[in-house]
Amino acid sequence: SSPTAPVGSILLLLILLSIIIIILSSLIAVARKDKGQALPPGFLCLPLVGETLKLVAAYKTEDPEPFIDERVSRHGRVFTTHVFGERTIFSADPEFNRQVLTGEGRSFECSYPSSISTLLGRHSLLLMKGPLHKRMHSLILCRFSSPSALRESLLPDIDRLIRLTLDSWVPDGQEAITVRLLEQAKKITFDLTVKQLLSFDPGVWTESLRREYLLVIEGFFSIPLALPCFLSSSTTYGRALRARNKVAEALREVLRKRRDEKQMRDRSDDESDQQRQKKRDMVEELLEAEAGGLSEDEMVDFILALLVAGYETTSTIMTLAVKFLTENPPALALLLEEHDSIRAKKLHESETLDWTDYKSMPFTQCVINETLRVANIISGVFRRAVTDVHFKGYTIPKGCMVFSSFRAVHLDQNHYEDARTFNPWRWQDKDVPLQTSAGAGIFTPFGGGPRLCPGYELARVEISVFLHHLLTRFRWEAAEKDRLVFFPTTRTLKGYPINVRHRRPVI
Ligand code: HEM
Repeated sequence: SSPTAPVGSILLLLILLSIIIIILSSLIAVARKDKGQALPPGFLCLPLVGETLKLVAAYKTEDPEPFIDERVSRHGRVFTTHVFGERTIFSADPEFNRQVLTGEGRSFECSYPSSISTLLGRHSLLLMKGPLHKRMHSLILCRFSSPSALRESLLPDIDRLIRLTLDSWVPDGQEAITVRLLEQAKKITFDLTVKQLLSFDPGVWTESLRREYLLVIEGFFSIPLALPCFLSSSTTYGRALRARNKVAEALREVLRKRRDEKQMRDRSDDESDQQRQKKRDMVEELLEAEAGGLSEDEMVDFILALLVAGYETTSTIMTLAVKFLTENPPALALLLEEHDSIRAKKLHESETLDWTDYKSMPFTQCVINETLRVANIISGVFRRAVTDVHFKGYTIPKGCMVFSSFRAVHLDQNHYEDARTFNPWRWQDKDVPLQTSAGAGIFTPFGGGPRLCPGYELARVEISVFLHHLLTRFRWEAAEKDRLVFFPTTRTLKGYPINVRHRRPVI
């Protein structure tokens, strides 16, 4: 045998020994740090990898629940694990989740991986803190989830833009076509958000902005390597950073142009200004806030993150609602009845939906709740403890990462009967606190506390209007088998391709 073989084995042994020593010393360090503080029970394992690989493997399947079920039955609903390079307290407990959400800013702070925070920008609402966060959060809440804003300015555009996309689906003379529903839903939600924020209708500009956005979003789940410029375009993160800069520049240009227009208007004392006040978009609101000290960088980050926040979330729920309905014919039939009766009251096909119509869709709300419950794209939120936090005899030390899992609570048999089955009827005759931080905290698809999703009602309206036009105009069936996965986000692998055909001729 070769004389280098024993040398190789000794080297390998030495490397293995060093790894074991590093791991042991880290474990001892962790144990020392925790001495005197009773952490929730759980798994203290390899500090580098921890349970990340197991978690990722579970969430890449259609049924990730056993990962959590096993740990909950072994350790209880609040347990310690080690994921994504850090010791993390995992909570499947509604009471603890509520404590985390409502303790924002006092005992907990939101925390995102550096790839996400760099790409969103440090002034985005998701990373803002303190009084500025409070002010900007209520600005969005007021613009996007108040009944008056939705009724008067948002709903008509939502109705029009959703029709515009659906109109392009089955061209004249063609019986049926195949569309990837997730892709179409994403186009719809992006166009809607651009309209709501910047007042632009869909066109070449919005489409090229969307292409850059896709690159930014891909970068969220990549490794943020700082490479030299000439190498950076070869990595997902580098491409995302470049796309982010392009989007920021495009938004900066819009802001400058609108600022100039505003100044001209202010000088000319235009009579129609009152009219314009009624139809103010987000840019106009921000330009007002600029006078109060908001910088251009803050405005750019703010708009950039808003475009991300409502895009993937709403389009995924639209797609999954259709998937679950397709797999549940009785629910589909009941929903169709609800929407046909709304359409029957209209004089012609092109008549838009109004607020009264939206308010007469009770079963639609059941379908949306149930879709959010069984497959929300936001399966939970990461937070960092900013003080020592006590819960049921345990101490979560300052600085420790916490993951409040909404999904684990939503799929817990103790809170919902037959919890793992899609059953929209379970919501009938239930007075669900829709913004959901209230109550027992067992239904929190939009989070809660100071960071409650400010687009929660806008999202519901968009999904309802989309379902209305899809159901009343088309018939469809799944074009191929598609699989749901939950990592890195909740989605179907193929974007849910469906064969669609007109239900009746459009008048
Ligand atoms: C079905 C659709 C949606 C779901 C499930 C959803 C869910 C959520 C959740 C769970 C949070 C809380 C995150 C946290 O606590 O860290 C959140 C925050 C947020 N959402 Fe939504 N969202 C949806 C649609 C929208 C829409 C349409 C908008 C557009 C305005 C929006 C804008 C935001 C913003 C700006 C935040 C950050 C709030 C803050 O940090 O103060 N979301 N969303």
